[in-house]
Amino acid sequence: PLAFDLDGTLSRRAQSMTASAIREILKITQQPDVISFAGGLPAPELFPLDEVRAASQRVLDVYGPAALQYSTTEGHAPLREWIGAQAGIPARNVQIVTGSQQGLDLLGKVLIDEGDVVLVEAPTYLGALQSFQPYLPRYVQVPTDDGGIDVDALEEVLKTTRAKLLYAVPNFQNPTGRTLSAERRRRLVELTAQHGVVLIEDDPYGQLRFTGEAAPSLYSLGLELHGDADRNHVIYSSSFSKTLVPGLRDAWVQAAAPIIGKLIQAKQGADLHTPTFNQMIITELVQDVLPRQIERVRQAYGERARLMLDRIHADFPAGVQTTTPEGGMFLWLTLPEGVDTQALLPRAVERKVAYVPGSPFYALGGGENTMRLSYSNATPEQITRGVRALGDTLREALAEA
Ligand SMILES: Cc1ncc(COP(=O)(O)O)c(CN[C@@H](CCCC(=O)O)C(=O)O)c1O
Repeated sequence: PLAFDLDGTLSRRAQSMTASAIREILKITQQPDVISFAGGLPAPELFPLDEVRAASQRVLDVYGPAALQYSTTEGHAPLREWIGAQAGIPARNVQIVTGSQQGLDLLGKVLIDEGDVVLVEAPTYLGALQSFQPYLPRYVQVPTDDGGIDVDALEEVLKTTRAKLLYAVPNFQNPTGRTLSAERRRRLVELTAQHGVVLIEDDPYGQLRFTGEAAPSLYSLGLELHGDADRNHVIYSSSFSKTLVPGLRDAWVQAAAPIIGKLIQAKQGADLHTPTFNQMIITELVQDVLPRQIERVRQAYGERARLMLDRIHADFPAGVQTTTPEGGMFLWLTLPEGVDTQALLPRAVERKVAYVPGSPFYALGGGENTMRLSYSNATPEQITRGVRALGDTLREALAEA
């Protein structure tokens, strides 16, 4: 039989793909005695387990077999209606997706042609880079500072670069924890509108503010600018993963009808529809469980963030800079030049603590001396112990640098 060169059969898209650093590290952190500051996992001990159990039973009682049958690609109508009502837009501008990660993949599929310029923050969510990569974009990094996207620098970039879309995480950004000011949001929406650049606002953490004042979403500013949902150049993506539970893989996209129409066709080819049963359970929870759950999570993450920052200031060697999040799950460390956080990870894991090295969050490389810490999936006791272990690891590395 002919020896079949399987590697040779891989498409150029497939050859462009790489593994997710977060997903790969999750395997390391499965070791029970490792304290993980790596994956942006919600605190499992806060999951509304009893409410999900009761909701699941109610769904089966009310819908019977229909809860386990194929359902529409658009998504469970009552859930789309509820999301639309929250956003002040028609349900037909809302598409349910199987995790906002699928939303990013489908948006890449319907918006990006090979060679299109995709503007991303430096650093940005590596999962977005992973979703967009197979559509073979040309990434251009938008300069950022401690206030997030530098809109003056963006204006300069847009004068010389013809871009297809800009991907932004304005609230409690992944990986830095930074939040874009109201003023910069207005400029960002206006600039992208002027230059015909689609603006993707990825906002899974927007509800998880634990200090400071909320700023309007880019999507709502786009609605004001354009007058209605079908002329909005801003696409909004969010999820129930961080406010309820991630394992049911329920999320949504808000966009103008032409884009929603193509997302539906792309989703038909991807998974037909988001699991019927999961959507119905989430729909049962959004009315009364969701508001209570958001409060619980905000409270817990605010405490854990403050504790982690206190312990960093107490136990870390000098020369380490950290961001100060107002919400969400992450903070971002910048270490002295010369420290390689990728090389350092095995030594941290030996001391039973894990983090995500920063360089995979840069579309065009760099950031070797940075790392992302998540405080959401560690108890206060683990945060205290893990930060001390990480401080010892860094001190050792700096003594050698
Ligand atoms: C900005 C942003 N956009 C989309 C997602 C994906 O969330 P979904 O659960 O798919 O709704 C995420 C979730 N990212 C987490 C979770 C990844 C979990 C994992 O890969 O296991 C992280 O950065 O660690 C995100 O931060």
